[in-house]
Formats: sequence, structure tokens, C-alpha cells
Amino acid sequence: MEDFCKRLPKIELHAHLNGSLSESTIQKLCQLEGAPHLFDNWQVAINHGEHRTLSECFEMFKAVHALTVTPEAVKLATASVISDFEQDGIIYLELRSTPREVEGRMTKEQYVDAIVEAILAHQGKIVVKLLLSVDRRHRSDDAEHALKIALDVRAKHPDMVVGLDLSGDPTAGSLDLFLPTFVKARQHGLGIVMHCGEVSNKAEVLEILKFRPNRLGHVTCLHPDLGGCQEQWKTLIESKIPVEACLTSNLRCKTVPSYEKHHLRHLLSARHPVALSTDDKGVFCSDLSNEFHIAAKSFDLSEQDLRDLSINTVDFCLASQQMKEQLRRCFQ
Ligand SMILES: CNc1ncnc2c1ncn2[C@@H]1O[C@H](COP(=O)(O)O)[C@@H](O)[C@H]1O
Ligand SMILES: [Zn+2]
Repeated sequence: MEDFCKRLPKIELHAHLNGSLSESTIQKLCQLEGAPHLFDNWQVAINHGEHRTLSECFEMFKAVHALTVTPEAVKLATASVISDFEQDGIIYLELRSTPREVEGRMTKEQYVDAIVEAILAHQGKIVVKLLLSVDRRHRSDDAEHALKIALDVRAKHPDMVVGLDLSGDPTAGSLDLFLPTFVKARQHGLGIVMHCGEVSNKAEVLEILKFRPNRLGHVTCLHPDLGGCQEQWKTLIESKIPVEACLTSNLRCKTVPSYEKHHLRHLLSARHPVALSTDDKGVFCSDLSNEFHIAAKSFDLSEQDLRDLSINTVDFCLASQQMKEQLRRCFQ
């Protein structure tokens, strides 16, 4: 089964750039920055492993963000992440990242340009699209800025940026601050993906479901067994909005008690559209093949079930119809 999961062509729709860096990429970035001690910081943070809480997970990103501080580093990081996904059998990747500036070294525009350059320079077969993230800890101006950058990049490279994401510490910020930007993004034809219900927050979950993003990330605390309630769960299931299910991420952040009790079980039994996703394969040390394998073991899925799961994910991509047809042909 492990080998089958590796060989199965897969689609990754929920991957944060700075959360997806492998140990060897982190090492290269430390060399580039001339700062070997930053590798020690990263190792200390990653070795915290199993015992992390959600807020400690967010500490991990600081260790990585200390390394992707120049356009050159961002380009190297992006190129490595794309190659890693390709080697894991990913045929289509929607990579997301939060435009970040580092005083005196990189503007947000340069940050995003570096990602775009790395995507354009990649020689392999994997198709890569970009989503720009809005961090809940930031201000509404930052969200507007992310939208502007997304539209500017789209003007230069029409098919590259496919949407806007809402992410960041789920205990910070408020949806209302950013909703006007997401409304505008939708009017401009961008796709919308939102992290939803990583912590219990009924009012916000219902507001997000009402807004109807193209896809939802996590939806962890909606089911009554996981801190939610019937109303949230029923509204989700009736919405039929595809869910990016991140098994290991949720387990490692301790928002679900075990794989077996993960809400993916309920999503599968309700035949809800789902896309297995890694979230942060570097931080949580699990690639997409491994996530498929875990799903198979935890929910008794057959090879055919996994094949169907993977193929059905094509429908939830934010790419053009033409690209979706191309992906379906890949599976055939
Ligand atoms: C664990 N679950 C999660 N929930 C919410 N946001 C998350 C996340 N995992 C990652 N991020 C978001 O992605 C950023 C890192 O990648 P980029 O610098 O954007 O490439 C984090 O700082 C956080 O804002
Ligand atoms: Zn995420």
C-alpha cells in the first residue's frame, strides 16, 4: 500500500511554502544566509515534534521565516519545494504563501516575484499554480496589498495566480477585517480558499460557510465530536464545499486526538468532497503519499478508494477547465 500511495498520481491543494521546506533545503538556506546557528534553532523547534500545541506550531514558522529573507532564498526554497512535491508523485500543485517583506532586503513584491520566477524556471512535468495568503494576524491593509500583488502578477502571467487564501493563527484576527478584500478578489475572478474551524468558533465558521469559498481548509472543530455542533456540521455537509483534509497537521497540532477520530471519517461517510493535503510537509514531517497511506490504514480504504479520492480532487482545482481535462487524461 505504501508503494501504491507513492506511485499514485496526486494533486496537492493545500501547501504553505514556508511550512513545506525539507531538512536539506533548510540546510541550504542556512548556508546561503551564512548562519549555521539558525539550523540549530530549526532543529530544536522540529524536534518538539509530537508534543506541539497549535500555538507552538506557529513558532516553527518563525524559525523558517528567519531563513527566507531574500529573493534568492525564496527562489531556492520554492524550487526545492516544487521538486520535492514532484518526486512524491504530485502532478498538480497549488502552492500558497503570504507576501512578506524584510526591511532593507526584500519587498513583498520581490518576495512574490521570486516565487513566480522559481515556478517559471521549473523544468519538470508538475503543474504549479500560486495562491497568495492573507495572514489573520495582519491588518486589512495587508490583505488589500496581497490582492493588489495577486492582480499585478496575474496581469503579467495570466494563469499563475489562481486565488487568495485566509490563513494564520486561527485564534488571532477576525474574518470581518478581511472579508471586504475577499469579496473584491472574487469579483476579480480569483478563487477563494479559507482555513475554517481550526479552533472552535461557531459564529465565524457559519459566516465562512455563508460566504462560500471555493474550498475550505481543515474544518476541524465543526463536528459535534470535535468541539463543534450539529448546526455547523449539517451546514458544511449541505454546502458541498470541498474540504482540504490535513490528517497529520491536525494530529500534530493536537486539534484531533487520533487519526481514527479525525473528522475525515465523517466526511467520507457523508460522501463530502475532500482533498487529502499536507498543509506543512516540512513542519509536520509527512508527505502526501504518507497522508494517503495514513488515510488507507485509518479508514480502511482500498487502492480503488484512494484512486477515486485522487482523481476526484481534479474537480476542486482552481485551474482552467482545459487544465482539468489535461489532469484527468494524466490519470487515465
Ligand atoms: C497548521 N495550520 C495552519 N493554520 C493556519 N495557517 C497556517 C497553518 N500552517 C501554515 N499556516 C500559515 O502559513 C505560513 C507559513 O507559510 P508562508 O510564509 O505563508 O509561505 C504561517 O506563518 C501561517 O500564516
Ligand atoms: Zn494551512
